[in-house]
Amino acid sequence: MPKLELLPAVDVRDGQAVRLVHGESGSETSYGSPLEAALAWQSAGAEWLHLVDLDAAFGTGDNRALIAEVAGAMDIKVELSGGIRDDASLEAALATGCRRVNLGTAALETPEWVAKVIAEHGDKIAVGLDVRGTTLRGRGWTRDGGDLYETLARLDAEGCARYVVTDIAKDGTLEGPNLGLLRDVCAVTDRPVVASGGVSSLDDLRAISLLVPEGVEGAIVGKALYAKAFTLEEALKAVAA
Ligand SMILES: O=C(O)c1ccccc1N[C@@H]1O[C@H](COP(=O)(O)O)[C@@H](O)[C@H]1O
Repeated sequence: MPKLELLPAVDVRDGQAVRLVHGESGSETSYGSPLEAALAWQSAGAEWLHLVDLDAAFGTGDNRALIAEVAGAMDIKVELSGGIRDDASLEAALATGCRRVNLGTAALETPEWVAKVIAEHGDKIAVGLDVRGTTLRGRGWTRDGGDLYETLARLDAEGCARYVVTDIAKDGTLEGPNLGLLRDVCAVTDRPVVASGGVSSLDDLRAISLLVPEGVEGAIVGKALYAKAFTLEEALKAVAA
């Protein structure tokens, strides 16, 4: 059985690595230099980095140059998200050398464009399904964007390669992942799913690992690493077993 991939997160706001609670603007805790954080996860053995431009996601500017610097400094695979909503932002994101991009708002607001870039770029495109209950949220998770399962069916039909599923109610809370949501999503798609939101312990990661046969491919880990609930080395060991 393949092991669960771990994607430590570096979310960037106003030039700093931050964590939010429920993705709410203003709830930031700052953790300093994004480059230092990313290099630390790489040194600890990460194979992936989940790198987010939060200002671009919220529409409060962007950290494009810094994001490009961080992505360019990585020897590991980078998943890049936040504010990738048109040809120019997609081109800039792919030019960083990232392995894939994660589209959120665009999948809700400009579905024709998303279908086009899925057809053009294949598995370089993932879609972030950021949900409250079963309602998708876009524009920094501030606006409703339709039903999770209807959107998922449409994206599946368009050939979307992968989904990053975030339970907003869990994100940044250290309350544990929404395993039911992950199972429900895996039950209706054959595409790999990356779990996001709520991881608080090594047991949470072990519980997500048990969903690998159902289609969960990876887990994003943010707050738990920054809060030192466990180290990345411990996490990688926990999912290797
Ligand atoms: O990761 C967060 O904490 C987060 C909080 C609020 C908004 C977005 C957040 N993260 C990432 O941003 C993309 C969506 O960006 P966009 O809608 O495409 O501009 C989302 O998939 C998360 O990866």
